[in-house]
Formats: sequence, structure tokens, C-alpha cells
Amino acid sequence: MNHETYDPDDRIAALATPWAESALAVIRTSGQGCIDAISPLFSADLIHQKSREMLYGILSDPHTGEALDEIMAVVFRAPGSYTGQESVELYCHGSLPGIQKILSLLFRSGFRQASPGEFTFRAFINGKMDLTRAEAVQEIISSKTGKAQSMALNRLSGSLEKRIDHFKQMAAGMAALFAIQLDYPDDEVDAPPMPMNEIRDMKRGLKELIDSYTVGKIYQEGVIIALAGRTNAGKSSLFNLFLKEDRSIVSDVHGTTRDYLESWISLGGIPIRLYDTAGLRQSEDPVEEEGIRRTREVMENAHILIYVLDGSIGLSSEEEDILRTEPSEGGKERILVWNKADISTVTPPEGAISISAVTGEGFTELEEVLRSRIFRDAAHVGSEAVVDSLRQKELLERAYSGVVKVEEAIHNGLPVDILAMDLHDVLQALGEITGEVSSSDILERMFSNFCVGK
Ligand SMILES: Nc1nc2c(c(=O)[nH]1)N(C=O)[C@@H](CNc1ccc(C(=O)N[C@@H](CCC(=O)O)C(=O)O)cc1)CN2
Ligand SMILES: Nc1nc2c(ncn2[C@@H]2O[C@H](COP(=O)(O)OP(=O)(O)OP(=O)(O)O)[C@@H](O)[C@H]2O)c(=O)[nH]1
Ligand SMILES: [Mg+2]
Repeated sequence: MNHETYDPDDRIAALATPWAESALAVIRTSGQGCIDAISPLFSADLIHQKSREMLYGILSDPHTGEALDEIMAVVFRAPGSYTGQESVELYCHGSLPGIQKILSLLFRSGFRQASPGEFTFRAFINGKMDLTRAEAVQEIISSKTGKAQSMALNRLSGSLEKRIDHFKQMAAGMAALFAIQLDYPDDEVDAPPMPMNEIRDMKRGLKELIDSYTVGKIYQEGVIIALAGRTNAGKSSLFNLFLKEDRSIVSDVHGTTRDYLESWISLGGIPIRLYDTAGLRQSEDPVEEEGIRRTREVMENAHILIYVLDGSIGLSSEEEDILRTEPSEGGKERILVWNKADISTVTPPEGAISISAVTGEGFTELEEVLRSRIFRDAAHVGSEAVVDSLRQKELLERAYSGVVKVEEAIHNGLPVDILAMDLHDVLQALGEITGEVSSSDILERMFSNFCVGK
């Protein structure tokens, strides 16, 4: 979408449900005149239909008379719709050839294929939602756990927008104060006192919101965890225990897992991308060697490594070497697991968590340790608004440093026009978060990450 030349009125259409065989498929359209455009294709009277009420009918090609599907349709009259403009939704059978026929009929009837996020973009430009809510829409769709979904829903309902608006009002209040002093510089009346309390409150509030990003990011993007260790240590057994299903092949043959496996799991609502990997050992076999190379890549990209040790035979000399090295360069966490505790007669190394991937003993403790490692650097956040987008966090930091500059300028007795300039920067950053101030490339980047039909 090029926002400079963007025509918000042309008619767009897209399949809003997955491109797959399914019970129903929803086709969404929006744009000035879309009711008139679809009306000749539909057997029932769309033109006089009440807004947002379902209507039954047959959709057919007016040129050939061919019936395309038996459907339900809904009209939305402007501005009472998701996009804020006239819209029609078609609820069809979820048949791939059927969907294709209907879409191609729409494209022959004055509609064009919507680009990703275009419906939500229209909702934004028509004032139906600010940018924090628009971002929340896609976050709801892509959330991996119930907890992540609730947090995004909270933002969709405006929790973050309200917080930002509050900061905007504070900043605007200060700006008004500075403006008065600019207008009457050397007045005989005393200058009003500087808003030191407001500045302090604003700093605290912004800081809180910035800190919430560590938690927001964890829930929205998830954490990458890889199981690593020598062959036969029990990595695949532990992988299956995390998944609560028999996904990875387990056997007492060394080198059973050749290629890595991955799966999303939920650790008490935290989305985790878990990897089972090929056991690390010297190998002559080129296929196994490639598996080990891939394992190293996965280990490289993981946030946390669960290093699985075989408690039934004790530490190998390589493992002793590894344990002696620093666990976390580049912020990577390492958790040592002493597996096969049920048959182990060897004392585990210090700091290792004893578990059995077969009996499940020690597993709850491992989950606890993982949770506390994941949240180690995260500030405590309540049910308040949480920031989870880097874009929002960076803008909040810009606003924060602007407020700090204002504070310093006051302390240093700098003239009011300097304060006003710093404050302007604060208002600018806050406005970019909600989208009052926005450049077209930012919008373009944001909405292009959306699903088509959203
Ligand atoms: N069929 C259908 N289901 C859907 C959506 C949709 O667009 N269509 N949504 C799309 O994401 C979500 C619901 N969001 C929606 C948001 C606003 C409006 C709407 O018509 N708003 C009007 C009227 C509001 C009111 O009556 O209070 C408006 O804002 O003026 C519809 C759906 C999920 N389910
Ligand atoms: N007694 C006992 N046996 C276990 C435990 N965990 C795994 N095993 C057994 O150890 C053997 C190897 O387990 P895997 O999970 O396949 O080991 P792995 O680390 O994935 O091995 P590779 O894929 O070859 O690297 C299997 O026979 C498992 O049943 C455990 O906690 N206790
Ligand atoms: Mg394995």
C-alpha cells in the first residue's frame, strides 16, 4: 500500500478464513458502493436489508446465470462497520473451488484483492481505532497461548491507548504552562511554579510501561528453548514429556535423533518454542554430522539451553569441560538437567536438576526453574496495560528521555523556549504510538505484517 496515493474508497475483497477445505468460509468486502456491487449477484434483497443482519440467498454469476453457492450475507452501512465504511460479508461453504469462483466473480465486479491488514488499516484511517488497538488485532490472531491472547485483547479494548492519552494530557498541560510564560516573558506577575510533580509522575509512569515490555515480549513472541546433550542422554524422552505426547522417537540406540524437531508448548501461558536435537558426539556418518551441525545452529539461536546429562553413566570428560566454561555468554541461559535420576547411582554435579524423563520425577521443579529464569530480568507487572511491541517501547523511551531533558533544563534554569522544544518531542513520540503522528513507511511496515483479510 502506498499511503500517499491510497484510495480509501475503492472496493476491496478477501477471504478472511484460511485457504483450506472447511465447514464455512468468510469473504469480506469493504468500500463505497459495495452493497450495490454485490446486490446483482445475490438472490435476496441486500439493498433494503437491515445493517448487520444475516440474509439467506443464492450467489450467482449474473452473466451466465450459473449458481455459485448457497450462502448467508450481511451488509454493514457506514459508519457502523469494522472498517467504518460500507461492507458486505459473505458466509459460504468452505469449498476451495467454490471460494475461488466467488472471489473471481467479485474481482470481475469491481473489487480488487485486499492487501494484508488493509481492512484494519481502513479502520485506523477512519478513526475506528488508534494504532495501539490496530497492532493488538494482529497480536490477538498470532498469540500462542491463552494468556498472550488475553493480554492482546486487553490492548484491543484500549488499555494502552488510555495510558498514552493520559501522558499526552499531562504533557499538553505542561506545554500550556510553558506557552503562558513564553507569551508573557517578563511579566510583573510571578511566573507559575514549574510542574515538578507532573514531571516526576510522568517519568514513573513511562518507566513502568517501558519495563512491562520485557514481560510483554515474552508472552507475545515466546521463548526459544533447545534440548542439547550427548547421544542417549534422554533429550527426546524429555521433549515428549514437555509435549505430553510421543512426538520424537526414543530408543537406546545412540544417535536416534538425526534432524531436529520443534514444537510450540505452553509453560503456564508462556509460549515456548521447544527443540529436540541430535545428540552431540564425534561421527563419521555424513548424515549424522549434518544433524550435529544443525543442532549447533539451533543451540546458537536458543534463548535457553537445557543441557541434558545422562545420570545413569555420569559425566563424560567433554561434559566436564563444558561445565567448566562460562554458562552464559551473550545472555544465553543454560540449565543443567541430571536425567535418569530413577536409575542413577552417581552424585549429580552442582546446580543440576535431577529428573527422570521416564517417571516424571523432578519435572515440576524443572518447569519452576525455567519460569524463574525466563522472568529473571522482567519487572513485575500486574493486569495493567503491557507493551509488547518494540515500536511502542522505543517511542516510550523517546518520550521518557524527552521528559528527562525537560527536567534537566528546568534544573539548569534554561529558558522556557528550550523546555517547550523538549516537550514537543515528548508529544511527538506519544502521538506516534497512537498514530496521530505517523509516517507512511511506518504504517506500511506495520500493516504488511498482518494477515490478508484482516
Ligand atoms: N463477522 C465478523 N465477525 C468478526 C469481525 C468482523 O469484522 N466480522 N471482527 C473483525 O475483526 C471481530 C469483531 N470486531 C468487530 C468490530 C466492530 C464491528 C462493527 O460493526 N462496529 C460498528 C458497530 C459497533 C456497535 O454496534 O457497537 C462500529 O464500530 O460502528 C464489527 C466487528 C471478530 N468477529
Ligand atoms: N531409566 C530411564 N531411562 C531413560 C530416561 N530418559 C531416557 N531414558 C532411556 O534412555 C534411552 C535414550 O533416550 P532418548 O530420549 O532417545 O535419548 P536422546 O538423548 O534423545 O538420544 P539421541 O537421539 O540418540 O541423541 C531410551 O532407551 C530411553 O528410554 C530416564 O529418565 N530414566
Ligand atoms: Mg533423541
